[in-house]
Amino acid sequence: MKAFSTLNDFFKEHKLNYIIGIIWLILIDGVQIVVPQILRKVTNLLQYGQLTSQELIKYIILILLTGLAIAIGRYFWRVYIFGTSRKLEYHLRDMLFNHLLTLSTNYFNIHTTGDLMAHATNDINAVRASLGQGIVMLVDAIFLTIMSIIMMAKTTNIKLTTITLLTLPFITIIVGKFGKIIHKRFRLVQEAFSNLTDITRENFSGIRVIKSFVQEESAFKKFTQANEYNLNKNMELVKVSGIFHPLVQFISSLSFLVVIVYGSKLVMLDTISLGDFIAFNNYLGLLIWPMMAVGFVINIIQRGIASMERINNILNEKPEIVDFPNAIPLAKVKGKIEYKNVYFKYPNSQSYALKNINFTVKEGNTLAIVGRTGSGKTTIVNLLLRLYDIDKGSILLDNIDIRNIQIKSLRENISYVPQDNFLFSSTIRDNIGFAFDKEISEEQIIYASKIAEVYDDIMELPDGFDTVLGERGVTLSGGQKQRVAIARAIVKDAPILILDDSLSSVDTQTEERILNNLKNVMSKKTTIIISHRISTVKNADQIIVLDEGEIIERGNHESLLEIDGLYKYLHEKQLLEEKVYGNAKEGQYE
Ligand SMILES: Nc1ncnc2c1ncn2[C@@H]1O[C@H](COP(=O)(O)OP(=O)(O)OP(=O)(O)O)[C@@H](O)[C@H]1O
Repeated sequence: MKAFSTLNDFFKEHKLNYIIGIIWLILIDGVQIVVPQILRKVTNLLQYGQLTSQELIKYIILILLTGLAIAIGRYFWRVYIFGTSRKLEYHLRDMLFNHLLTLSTNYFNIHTTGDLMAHATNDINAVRASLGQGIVMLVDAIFLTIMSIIMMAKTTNIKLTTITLLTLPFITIIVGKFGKIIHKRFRLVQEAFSNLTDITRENFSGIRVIKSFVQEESAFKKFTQANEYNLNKNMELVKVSGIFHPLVQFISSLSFLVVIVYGSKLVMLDTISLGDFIAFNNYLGLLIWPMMAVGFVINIIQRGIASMERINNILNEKPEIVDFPNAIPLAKVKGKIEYKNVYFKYPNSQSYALKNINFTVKEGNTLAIVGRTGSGKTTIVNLLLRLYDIDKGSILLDNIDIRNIQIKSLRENISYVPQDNFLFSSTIRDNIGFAFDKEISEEQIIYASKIAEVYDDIMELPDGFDTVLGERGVTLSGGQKQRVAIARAIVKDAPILILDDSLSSVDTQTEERILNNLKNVMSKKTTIIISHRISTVKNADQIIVLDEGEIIERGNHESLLEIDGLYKYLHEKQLLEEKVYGNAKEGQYE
């Protein structure tokens, strides 16, 4: 139960709703207890021929009123208890999502999206069930049981009550045992179905690859396997729940059998009246549900606690990258960047991704980073953004160690075009204006998309800037995505601009046009350009060449060509490739 203390604030705010809901529930339990009493009266009057039409009307009205009261009461306890548990689900999901947003990049390297989705759905549902259905079952189990048993013993016969009650705990035991098995199998069904969904989604996302490799048959085989697994898991669930319900019914009917055999004997001996007998049967009917509820409630609450503990583990997870106590906010930086003896190892890695990195980029200058794949280029900018913290050395921005700058203001000062050009499934307008909470002006969007050379492409789309991207929208080409991502960074207009391999999917002519357009933008900013292509970086003020995490060459285009090193080799290789293959990138085939 301690696990739920995370929700104390919620309980404080909503306790009145729970209290009102529970009061309604107890009131309805009370009204339900009255119904057998009415039946007892009517039967007794009938048995002794004393039921006048006036009396009959009175009891009919009474039964109607109790039915109405039960219906109204059910509505209210449902709204108050289930409604509050839905609010709790909303609150918890918000809390979890908000907390996940604060966690550092590394957390998402370790935990898969599937895992996080399972916490956000299955675990939260289990917590909601325990604090919704769980509460209802607990209240019913306590009140309906106590009230029914008291009424049975007090108004009918203690001996009959005792004998009948001996069979009822079996229902609780069976529900408890089967509940566990059913839940286990239900989880397997959920897993099998989510696996089937994943396979289906992946097959349709990769339909072009499947078709071009003529792998339809093997894709179908894999799908059928997963589909069959899903069917088997469902069959296992059906079998166990198929036994469960009849078994509970069977035991309940055994209880009724006891009542019929022993109860009718008592009626014949005149120890109890026929009305008592009818009322007793009704109380027994009322008792079946709370007996089942006792079995369910233990499982539901146990599951809720286990899920809450899993959620608490995430909520207790501290972000690795946080503001240092004396970190200061920066308004607008000038843009001088300095790396001093920087060493860095990724959290799960044994070897250094960067070793002894030293460079200075003056305010308004451009630094280019080139190097083979995996040499550490992206890692350099990851560190400037403080997506990871360095192990040794220091990184300074305007002569201040970035660990002494508040992360929010550090990142606000950087316009970043990441390598994967991720775009959200919303409109192009929303994607370009992503850095701002409010909508940006049409002029700003047009200006940025023109600089990024994507304006004409967007205008050809059916809804222009309002074209929706993503699964339910338009799919942009790799080069178009890159250019929308560049426009997004231009609109942000931060003093530092980082382009991480952001022109790799555009042809060299478009690249040249973009770089030309960017000249004006870049003249007022400090820029870091990462690229495999020498054509992208040749105009930079300073170029560093990385190899296996170390700077092996530095200078400008001309001075680097004088050294017989990696830069010159890459340059010559690319010139040769261009001559041989021509310019076979996006643009020519679009
Ligand atoms: N999250 C991570 N955890 C562990 N190792 C990583 C992680 N990200 C990158 N690396 C490793 O760090 C090294 C440098 O990677 P980085 O992405 O900086 O290279 P890069 O020069 O930008 O490569 P590319 O040109 O292919 O983008 C590589 O060996 C890579 O495998």
